[in-house]
Amino acid sequence: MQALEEEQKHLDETSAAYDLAFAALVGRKRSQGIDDFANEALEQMRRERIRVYTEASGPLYFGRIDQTDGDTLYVGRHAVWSPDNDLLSVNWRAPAAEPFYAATAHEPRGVKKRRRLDIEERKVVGFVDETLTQDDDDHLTDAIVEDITRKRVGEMRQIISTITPDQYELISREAEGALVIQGGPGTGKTAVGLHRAAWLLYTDPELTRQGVLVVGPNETFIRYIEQVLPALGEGGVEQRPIGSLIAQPHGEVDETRELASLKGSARIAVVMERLLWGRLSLEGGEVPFGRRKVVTVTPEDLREIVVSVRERTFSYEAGRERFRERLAGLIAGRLLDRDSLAGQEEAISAVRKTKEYQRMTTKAWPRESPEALVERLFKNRARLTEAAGDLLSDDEISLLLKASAATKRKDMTPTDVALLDEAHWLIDPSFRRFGHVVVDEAQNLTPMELRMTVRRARGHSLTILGDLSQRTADAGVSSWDAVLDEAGVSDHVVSELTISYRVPSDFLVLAGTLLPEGAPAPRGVRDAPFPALAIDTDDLGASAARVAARYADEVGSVGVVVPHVHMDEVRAALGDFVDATGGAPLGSGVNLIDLHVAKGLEFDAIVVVEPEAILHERPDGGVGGLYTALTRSTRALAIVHAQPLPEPLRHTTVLRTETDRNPA
Ligand SMILES: Nc1ncnc2c1ncn2[C@@H]1O[C@H](COP(=O)(O)OP(=O)(O)OP(=O)(O)O)[C@@H](O)[C@H]1O
Repeated sequence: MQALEEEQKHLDETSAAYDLAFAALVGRKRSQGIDDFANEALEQMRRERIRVYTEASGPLYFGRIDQTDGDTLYVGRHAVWSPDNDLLSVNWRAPAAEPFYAATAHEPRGVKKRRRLDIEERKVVGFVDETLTQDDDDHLTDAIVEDITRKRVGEMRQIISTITPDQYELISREAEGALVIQGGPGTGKTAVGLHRAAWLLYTDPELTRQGVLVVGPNETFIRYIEQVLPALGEGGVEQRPIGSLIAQPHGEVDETRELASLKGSARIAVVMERLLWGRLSLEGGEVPFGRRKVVTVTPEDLREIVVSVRERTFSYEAGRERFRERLAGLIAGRLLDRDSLAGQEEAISAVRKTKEYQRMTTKAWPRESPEALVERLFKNRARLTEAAGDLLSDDEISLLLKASAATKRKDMTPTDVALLDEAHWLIDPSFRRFGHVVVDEAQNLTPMELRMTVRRARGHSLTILGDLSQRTADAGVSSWDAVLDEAGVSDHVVSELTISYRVPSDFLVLAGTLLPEGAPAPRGVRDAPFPALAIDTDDLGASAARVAARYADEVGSVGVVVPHVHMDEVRAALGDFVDATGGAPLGSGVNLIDLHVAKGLEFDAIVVVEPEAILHERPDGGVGGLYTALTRSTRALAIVHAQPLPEPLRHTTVLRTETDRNPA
C-alpha cells in the first residue's frame, strides 16, 4: 500500500514538472537567436518539441529500475526534469534506459529490481516487481500475454513497456547496412521494425532530415500499422504500400505466372541497364563554324567524355546533361585555340547553337524516358537478343515479345510498377532516397520489388522483416542470402525471433503441420482459450457467417479469410461486416479479407474458409498463404470446409471437428 502511495507521489511530481515544461514551451515567445536563420532554426526546434509532447500518447512512464548502487530510474516516453534538475524519468530510447529492457536474471547489468507500472490517466493502478538476483517467474511474458489478449480493434499498438531483451537488441542495433529479421508469425517483427524506426530517429538526428520510409504489402496493412509511430511521437515517417512507391496506380490485371516471374526476376534489371546504355552511339563528326572553321570530334573524344561522366554521375539524365556540357566545352576549347578573341563562355554558347553539335549530342547520348525504356523490354527481337542473349532464353525473349508494355497507368500490374521504378532509378536524377528503409512482409516480394526498396535506402541502411515459411505461392524469395544478393545487397546480417506472442501454441502446432521439414517455425507461450475448430459443411457461406457472428459476440474482432473462388458466396452470407478486400479500414467486428490482404494482420478470432482452395489459389495462396491465414488469431480459430481438409491438417489432435451438413 505504502509502495503504491509512493509511486503515486512520484507520478504526481513528474506530471507537474511535465506540465510546467510543456506550458513554458507553448507559451514562450518566438525564440531570439543571433539572426533570422538562427531564429527560424530555434522556432523549428520548438515546434518539433511541441509536436512530440502532444502526439506521443499514453502514460508518461511505465517502468522503473532499482540499481545495485542505490539509484532508481523511471523509464517513459519523455525525459522529465524537476525544477531542481532532478531526472524524474528518462526517454525509453536513452542509453540510460537500456538495462530496463536488456537486464536478465542471467545478466542483471547492475539492476536489482525491475518494476512494471500500470498507470491509467495519471493514476498508478498497480505494479509488478521482478527481482533479478534470483530465478523469478517470467513476468514479462505474462505482461505481453495480458496485453495481447486484450481485445484488438483493428489497429496495431506500440509495445514500449514490454519489449523483450531479444527484441530490444534488434531495435537498438546500429543502422549500418542491411539487417534481416526472420521470424515466424506473431514474433513481433512488425513491432520491432516500427520501434526500430523510432529508435533510429531518436539516436540519429540527421535521420529526421534524410527521412525514414516504411514499406508494407498493401493499403490495409499500412492502415493497420500507421498509428504506431505517431503514438511514439514520430510523425514524419513515410509509410507506403510496395505497389505505390512511385505513386503509380495499377490494376490487378491478370498475367501468366511465367510472365510475372520473368518480369520479377533480377536478370531483368541487368537487361534494362544494358538496353539503356546501349542507346549511346559514339561516332564523332565535324562541327563547322562559319565558312572556314571546322572542329573535328573523334569517337575517342566522345568515349573519353562518356567514361569520365559516368564515373561521376549515376543517372542517365544527369549524365546526359553533363555530357552535353563537356562536349560543348571540348569543342569550344578547340575553337578558341585557333581564334582566341572570344571568351570561353561566348564560344560555348556559339557551339550550343550549331546544328551539328545538337545533332551529335542527340545521336551520341539520346534523351530517354522511363516509360520508353520499359517499352524496349517488349520490342525488337534482334535488339533484345543482343542485349540479353546470355541472360534470357529464346523462349523467355518470345514471352516478352508476346506481352506488351503497359503504356497506361491503369493497365499496370505490380510487376510493371517494379519495372517502371527500375527505369526511373536508372534515368531520373531526382530519385528520392531515405536515410533508413524498413521493409515488412519481405518474403513475398520479387527480387525486382525488393530492389525498389533497396535503392531507396542510402548506404543500404535497411531493416528487412519477413518469414520464409509465410512465402505465398508465387513469391520470389527463397533464401535471404540469395534474394539480397540479387537485389544488390552483398552485406547483410540475418537475425531470428523465435517466440510467437500472438499465436497460441496449439494453433502453431496446427499450422506447423503444413510446413516442410526444417522450415523455420516459432514457439508459442500459451494455449488458446478456445479450441481450434474444423467445421465440415455443405454451405460454406452460412457456416462461416454463423461462426463469425458467434466469435464477434464471444471473442472480439474476427477476420474471415476467403479464397477468391468462394468470395461471392461468403460475402453474400455474412451479416454485419467490413469488406476489407477492397482496402477499407479494419473494424472491431467481422472483417472479410482475402489472402492478399491477410498478410501481417491480427484478430482476436479467425475463420479460414476452404483450406483446399487456398492451397490452389494464386498468387497469394499455396502452403505459405494457408499457413499465414491460420496464424492471424490471438484466441480463436475455426476452419470451415466443404472439401476434405488438406492431408496434413487431418491428423492433428489439436483440431476439434464438427459437422454442419444438412442430413438430407
Ligand atoms: N514485446 C511485446 N510486447 C507486447 N506485445 C508484443 C510484443 N512483441 C510482439 N507483440 C505483439 O504481438 C503481436 C504480433 O506482433 P507482430 O505483428 O509484430 O508480429 P509479426 O512477427 O510481424 O507477425 P506476422 O509474421 O504475422 O506479420 C502484435 O499484437 C504485437 O503487438
